[in-house]
Amino acid sequence: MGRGIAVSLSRAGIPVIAVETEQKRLKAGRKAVNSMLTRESQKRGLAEAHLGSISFTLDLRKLRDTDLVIEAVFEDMALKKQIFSKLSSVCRPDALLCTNTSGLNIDEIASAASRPELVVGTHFFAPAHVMKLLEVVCGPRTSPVAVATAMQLAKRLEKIGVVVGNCSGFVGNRMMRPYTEQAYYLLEEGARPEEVDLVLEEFGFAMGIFRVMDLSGLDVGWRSRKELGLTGPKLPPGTEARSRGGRRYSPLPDILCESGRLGQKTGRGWYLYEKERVATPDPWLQSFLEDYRSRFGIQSRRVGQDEILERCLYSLINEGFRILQEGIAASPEDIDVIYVSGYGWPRHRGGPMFYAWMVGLPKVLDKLEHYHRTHPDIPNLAPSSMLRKLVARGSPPVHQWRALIQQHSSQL
Ligand SMILES: CCCCCCCCCCCCCC(=O)CC(=O)SCCNC(=O)CCNC(=O)[C@H](O)C(C)(C)COP(=O)(O)OP(=O)(O)OC[C@H]1O[C@@H](n2cnc3c(N)ncnc32)[C@H](O)[C@@H]1OP(=O)(O)O
Ligand SMILES: NC(=O)C1=CN([C@@H]2O[C@H](COP(=O)(O)OP(=O)(O)OC[C@H]3O[C@@H](n4cnc5c(N)ncnc54)[C@H](O)[C@@H]3O)[C@@H](O)[C@H]2O)C=CC1
Repeated sequence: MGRGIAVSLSRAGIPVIAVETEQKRLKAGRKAVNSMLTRESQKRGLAEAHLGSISFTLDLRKLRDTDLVIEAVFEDMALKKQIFSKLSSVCRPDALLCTNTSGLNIDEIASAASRPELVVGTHFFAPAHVMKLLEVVCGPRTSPVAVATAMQLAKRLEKIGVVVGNCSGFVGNRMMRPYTEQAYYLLEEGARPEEVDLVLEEFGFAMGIFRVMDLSGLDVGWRSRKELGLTGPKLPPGTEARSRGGRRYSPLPDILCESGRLGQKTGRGWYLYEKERVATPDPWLQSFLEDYRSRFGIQSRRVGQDEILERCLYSLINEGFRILQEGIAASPEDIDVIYVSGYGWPRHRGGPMFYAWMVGLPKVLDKLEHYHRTHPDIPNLAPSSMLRKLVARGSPPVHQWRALIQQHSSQL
């Protein structure tokens, strides 16, 4: 992510100091950034003089005079806190300290900084030099000045900034979690990654969910699940493979990561990448899934296209209603902007919350009830109380939901 972020800043004429830990990574980073910038100037006709300079270093102390730092190290809380503590001693006291976490607690990261009010989440989307969204994550101690500066940065980068509250995954990735989980369960039950992706791409997504995960890197979600104790060393010994706290769990992505399949970056993930970025179905994965199903006694079945679409989309939408209820997003329109500009959601379908209204909220409710009855061990499928409330009030149009939401407490 750091590379794409550096390119976005440079394109806006902002000088950048890129910091890495080892020479090899620094060299690879420099090469990747330079080739992105070359393509950029060819495509947009940008003269080099209009690009902000980028210098590369292994020395964090070079950041001492910067106005703003964007941290983009691995998704690991202990590491992020270590970096924020170091930044506090190196940087100017008024420097804005941003974190590009995918979903870690901003307030806990801020606790390691000497001025937590100047810590703000700036969540970019992959590929960071292309995707238009910037989620600006506001922790309980983040100051209005820090939020306003991050929003101003979004503008300067020609991105769309959306302010969101602090919870695991914020808005976008929190809704992605039930969506990706349904996709794993569909594989367990008999579907193939390319079948799921085809349905989502025919719906209009720029990329199906398995291609998106391969693009982002499967290790991001893996690190997050390890942080949450769902897998890895924090998992209590004797935990059932396919259950966590009585809820259904799929270890499929963990197994892929453990075997080094991290997506595009390792040449294999849910797909095989023999030619850079070209995803081809992998026969290995097909036989791995067959073995997996027989190991756990799962009867494979033909999963229909409607079921794939409904389980993936309605679980994502259902989480959107919970987010509104908790005041993590300011409005349904904000959620829609996040999905259209950050996750390749088809623009002509208006975003997930608008789409839910178009489909008909009673239908979404009915389908969620049906799937929850069929899968009672997946609590995410239980319809949210906000959805029930909207249906009970006659499914008002999206712009009227705000009035109902304001009765709840907002984090923003
Ligand atoms: C606590 C968190 C819990 C999370 C649980 C859920 C886990 C889910 C996993 C998510 C992990 C976390 C990631 C995250 O935080 C948030 C994300 O970033 S999710 C990813 C969001 N991104 C998308 O959904 C991308 C959707 N796709 C698109 O919008 C388009 O397909 C794309 C823009 C990629 C390509 O557009 P297209 O017109 O087809 O291509 P072009 O050929 O014109 O290319 C434009 C530009 O993009 C570069 N590019 C294209 N494909 C790729 C690729 N596969 N990988 C990298 N880059 C790609 C291409 O090179 C061009 O760049 P230039 O430099 O301009 O040449
Ligand atoms: N991959 C994605 O699609 C997205 C990732 N993010 C977030 O961005 C962050 C980085 O993720 P990725 O780019 O996928 O990881 P990555 O593994 O590609 O890159 C992480 C980089 O951080 C460097 N690093 C590690 N420790 C460091 C230190 N002490 N000082 C300087 N550099 C250090 C590593 O050398 C590596 O180059 C994570 O927090 C992730 O959640 C956010 C949005 C999207």
